[in-house]
Amino acid sequence: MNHRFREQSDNQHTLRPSRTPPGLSTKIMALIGKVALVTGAGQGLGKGFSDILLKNGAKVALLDINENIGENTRADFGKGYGEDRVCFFTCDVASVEQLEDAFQKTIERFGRINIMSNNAGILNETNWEKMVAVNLNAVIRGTYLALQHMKKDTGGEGGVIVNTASLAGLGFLLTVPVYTATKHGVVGFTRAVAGASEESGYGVRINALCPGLVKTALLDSTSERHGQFAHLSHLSKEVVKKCGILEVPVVAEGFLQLVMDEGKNGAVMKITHEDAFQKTIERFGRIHIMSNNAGIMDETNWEKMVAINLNAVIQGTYLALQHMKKDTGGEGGVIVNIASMAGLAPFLIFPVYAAAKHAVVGFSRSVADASMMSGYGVRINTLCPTAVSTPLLGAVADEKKNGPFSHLFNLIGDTAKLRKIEVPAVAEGFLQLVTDEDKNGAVMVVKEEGCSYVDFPKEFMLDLKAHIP
Ligand SMILES: NC(=O)C1=CN([C@@H]2O[C@H](COP(=O)(O)OP(=O)(O)OC[C@H]3O[C@@H](n4cnc5c(N)ncnc54)[C@H](O)[C@@H]3O)[C@@H](O)[C@H]2O)C=CC1
Ligand SMILES: CCCCC/C=C\C=C\C(=O)C/C=C\C/C=C\CCCC(=O)O
Repeated sequence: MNHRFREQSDNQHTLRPSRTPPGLSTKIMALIGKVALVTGAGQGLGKGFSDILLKNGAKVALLDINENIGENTRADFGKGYGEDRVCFFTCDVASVEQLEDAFQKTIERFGRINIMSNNAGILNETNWEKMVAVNLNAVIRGTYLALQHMKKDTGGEGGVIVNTASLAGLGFLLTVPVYTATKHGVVGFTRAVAGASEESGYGVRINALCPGLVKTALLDSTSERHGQFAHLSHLSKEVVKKCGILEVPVVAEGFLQLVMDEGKNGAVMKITHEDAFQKTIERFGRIHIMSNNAGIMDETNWEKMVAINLNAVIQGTYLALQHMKKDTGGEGGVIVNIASMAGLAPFLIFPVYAAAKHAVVGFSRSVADASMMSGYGVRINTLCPTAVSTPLLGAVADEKKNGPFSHLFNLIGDTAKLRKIEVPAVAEGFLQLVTDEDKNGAVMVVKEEGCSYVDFPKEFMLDLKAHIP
């Protein structure tokens, strides 16, 4: 799946252009031992940002107005990363005293602050004054407090601030004009204060993150919080349909980039996954074939692996269907999802990899039948190769990517001993699944002996048609 991280470069509107040439990354910030403060960290994006910071060696102070979810998240992280690396403080970011107090407690606990994520945000067009207080005023206050603690001219160590804005900070959503205003405010403030920090020699970088819609609690029952333009919510739903919904780990990867890349100051990063489809259509006019092929093998970072190997395949399939299906003007087509032999058989050192690939097989077969019965004119097939000679296999011998069953690696001993096939053999199978118009819901295995179709036992079939009157 092509998730896109794009830096917004709009220098003609920048009053004080950054001295850092856009797109030029010079140094990477090491996170081991660094201290981060994340607001709205109990769930959703804040929890995802905290998780990726902890995974990369930082210590994190979690702030949230909701004591219950904040405490639960702290307990989870404490177990996973060590109790000494994480703490939680109840804090309403809209309260000056509570925010100042949380900074103080973080310093008392960890001795310093190097990374600040002003992330807490709400969606409430009815109580819009409160939304401005949380989404904009608290981001400004959090930035100024962080600058005070980090800036080098008064003895700080320097650092980085990432403000969570939104795609709605660059474009607009008709149902949520004040939310849109707060996020435009965050983008404008971040760009200006980043330039000011640089000119002042503070040694603090400040960036903004603009994700499209993300699967979090913020999107629950939005229509109740749309205020006076609730009657236009069908238009927002159109945007949602067109944009698709991002997963938290994908946005967290973009966040991490803004934290670590020392070349980024005043950067505004958009995260969307519609771009690749849109750009392909702009370039070629249409899409007939979609291959959901991107995948990783990392049992240690298994949430990310599930996000890429499964969730993104589902998202890619749904987006491709939207563009291809005949009932809404598409020309029909074919989707080939790349699973693995590990989607059909147990794979002992990589159980989560196997789970994601099994799920790809189940999803593709189900959606293939659904597409056929809906008259979409789109075939969906699955390709299950055995081990192929590509760099992905390096994970088998990489202890860091082996997860809790790395001790079983001795059973294989040496990846060189694995029987592998070559890429062109897999490509032949792929082409068959694309071109054979009779194949829909097919699952093809590619092994040393060649290509064959899986003949699933009839007793494992759900005869849905028998239940449809
Ligand atoms: N979910 C989405 O589609 C998108 C969200 N965003 C932004 O991402 C940020 C995080 O939102 P999500 O994780 O999606 O929402 P969420 O609702 O899942 O999490 C937000 C967290 O912030 C906490 N919070 C709310 N008010 C607070 C306050 N006054 N003080 C301290 N904590 C408070 C909540 O208790 C919650 O734990 C927000 O700024 C939001 O505007 C941006 C683009 C898309
Ligand atoms: C260029 C167009 C901008 C589109 C904005 C895209 C994403 C914004 C995401 C957010 O920040 C999330 C906030 C609000 C979503 C509001 C409404 C969604 C409507 C969902 C529904 O009513 O079902």
